Amino acid sequence: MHSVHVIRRRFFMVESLYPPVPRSQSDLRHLPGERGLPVLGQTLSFVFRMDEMPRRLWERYGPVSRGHVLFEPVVNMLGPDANQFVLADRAGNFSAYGGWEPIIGRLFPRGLMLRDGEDHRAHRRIMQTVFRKDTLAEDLALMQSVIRQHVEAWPEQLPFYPAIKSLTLEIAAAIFLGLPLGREAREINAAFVDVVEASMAIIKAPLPGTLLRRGLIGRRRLERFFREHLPAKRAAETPDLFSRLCHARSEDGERFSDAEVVDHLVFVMMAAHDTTTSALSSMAYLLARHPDWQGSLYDEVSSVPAPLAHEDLDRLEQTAAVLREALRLYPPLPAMRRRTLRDCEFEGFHLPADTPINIFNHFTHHMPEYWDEPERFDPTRFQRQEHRRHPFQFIPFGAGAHTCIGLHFAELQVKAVMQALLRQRRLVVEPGYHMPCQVSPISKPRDGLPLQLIRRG
Ligand code: HEM
Repeated sequence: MHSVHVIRRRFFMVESLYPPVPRSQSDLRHLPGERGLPVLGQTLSFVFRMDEMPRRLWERYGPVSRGHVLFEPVVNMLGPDANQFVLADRAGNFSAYGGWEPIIGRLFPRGLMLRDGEDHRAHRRIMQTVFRKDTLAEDLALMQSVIRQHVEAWPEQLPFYPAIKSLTLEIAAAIFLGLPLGREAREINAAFVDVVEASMAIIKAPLPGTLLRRGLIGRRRLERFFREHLPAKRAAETPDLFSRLCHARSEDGERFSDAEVVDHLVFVMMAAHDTTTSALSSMAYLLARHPDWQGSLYDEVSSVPAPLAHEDLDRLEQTAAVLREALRLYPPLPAMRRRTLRDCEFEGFHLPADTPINIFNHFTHHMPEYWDEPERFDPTRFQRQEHRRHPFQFIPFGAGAHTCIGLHFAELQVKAVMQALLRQRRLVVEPGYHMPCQVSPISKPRDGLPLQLIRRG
């Protein structure tokens, strides 16, 4: 007979399996590299110059170098071979939990990305039920009614980023929570902003006035919101993720606890709307800068009936190519983290157990070694299969066991927004405008992206 505790551990792998990650004591002196500034190490470049820092390391030290980021010794691993070694992880050398926990563990505890092994697979299986193709087809109609209301109400001039962020948050709420956000929308949006910004907080103590403190207050606001709706979701089954998490049962009949449901929702809602907001903003910017491409996409989205039907999605090929090029140039998640579970070796470099590892997809997406004129906007490179020179040179959605669970949902949403937007409006930026980009933790325009959305006659 299993005790309840053992059953819960087998299926849900409760918290006790996740002790706090100790600060790494790895000795990395045998690796090339630099510690950086006293105390801070490379933290400032990691937080503020993720677009430049990896290139400098690559030129000075090659694909593997030691460093010191956010008060820990780390190994920075660069290039597609390193991406493959770490993300495909055929030998089971790496922990996602150990990598992400020191950065976002207090803000997104027990989110899917912070789980490993069988525990991760079990939770992922349950979540995947809402990302099946037939479920996504049902989502499309609901999504488009939310999109229509927002796009029609937008003025002809606006900061695009906040407008698209409140749209994607509302879509995520309608689909994953089965709830309208109503009057609470602004507050919930602000709470998510604070939680995400806090993930790159340099001061890791929640002192008054710090980013981390604001983030933790935001997290508590989100928890309160989800907990208020829990009883109703437990009482009735609906097709959304919130309800599915409330009613999912293990083989042994165990359910997720309230805390587990809330932890998953906070993470998925952030992962779903912040990343898609980033992708849609960079895409809108690139289309405004390249009216020829905007014209081609206008023709394409006008050639399929609106509202968009699931079977027409694959016809939007040029829209998909522009999305890919936007994700290449401005990957919403510019870097990923892991931690070595055991000693291992990459290209002759010894990586000791318990070492935090950074890999940089932003860097790989801009490598002239793999891309022709990498800084140039050219969606045709995907038609020429340029992204296939190495299987791990283009990884906006990650790869391996933690590959983004929402990648099809993201594409669906981008196509639906682009169809509604481009059919009604022409996107224009001031002559000579270049979007100032904050690369990490999630790529976004620093100035909110001022756009003109001129109504088509
Ligand atoms: C353009 C949009 C998106 C991008 C670029 C993106 C990017 C990523 C990346 C790079 C990872 C892997 C992180 C790692 O391996 O450490 C990831 C994981 C994840 N994403 Fe996304 N994402 C997007 C949209 C979404 C959406 C729409 C959802 C939800 C509906 C979502 C939910 C998740 C979840 C739950 C994980 C963790 C998966 C796991 O650990 O098994 N993402 N995403």
